[in-house]
Amino acid sequence: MRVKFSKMHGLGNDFVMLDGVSQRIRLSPDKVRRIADRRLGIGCDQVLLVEPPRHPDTDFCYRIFNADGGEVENCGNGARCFARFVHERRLTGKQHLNVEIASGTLQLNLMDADQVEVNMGAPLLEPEQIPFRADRRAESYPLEVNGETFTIGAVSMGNPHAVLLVEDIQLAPVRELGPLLAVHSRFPQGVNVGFLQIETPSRAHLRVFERGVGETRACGTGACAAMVYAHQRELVEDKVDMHLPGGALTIHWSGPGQPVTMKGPAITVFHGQIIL
Ligand SMILES: N[C@H](CCC[C@H](N)C(=O)O)C(=O)O
Repeated sequence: MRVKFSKMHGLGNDFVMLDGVSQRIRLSPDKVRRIADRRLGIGCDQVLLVEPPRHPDTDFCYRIFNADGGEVENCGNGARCFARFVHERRLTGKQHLNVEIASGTLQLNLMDADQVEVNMGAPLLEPEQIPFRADRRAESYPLEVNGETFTIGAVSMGNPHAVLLVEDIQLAPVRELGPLLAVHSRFPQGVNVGFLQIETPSRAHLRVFERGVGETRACGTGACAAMVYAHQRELVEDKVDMHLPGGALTIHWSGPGQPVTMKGPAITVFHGQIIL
């Protein structure tokens, strides 16, 4: 079966976008892995699927699959590309979109040029919501890895995130610690691992070892989760420029119960067809 796709990225976090509105698409973990394979397929961090809305008050359904084939709850960089994609494919003419994801809904606002703003909803901080095994909710948690204890934040943006503060982002132990933490037993559904350096209360640097992928050039939900953790520790203001290896996102959050908003680019690289 030939399926049309668009190859897109948000700050180098790259995606294969599939239009499941105009085409009938059935994905399996094996098909996702093949699409994402950078030698046998197209190659991407995530495969993103646009589907018709399931509820009258939403415009589309947005499904996210990591390169390892697993379906997950949210993808921030992908949400910005989603907004651009549905416009380019003329699936909608609306500037403001209400999109259903596994963990709720996102509000997407297609702005000028290549900028898209996303209301990512309120972060979830109770351990059982993340999910994270802890006796009670805390600002940060001790976590033992191979006999060494680290201090982490634990935040859900619909998907789980662990955040560690580092002095120098260039020296962050992403490759050594990322894979160990991503499958830590206290995160029963796995976790995305962010390494965060605060430069000033409005400027920070972040690298993310993503669940189901590995280190990516950017992680939208990771940027939101890191900002929430730093804000709770009163290390940053309500607006932060979060610098990732692929570029910067602007994140706003004013405190518990409030939504996190994220603004950044969404780029289309090429269109094609794949045989599924
Ligand atoms: N790896 C993530 C999904 C993609 C998140 C990231 N690409 C973003 O932009 O938010 C997870 O397993 O929860």
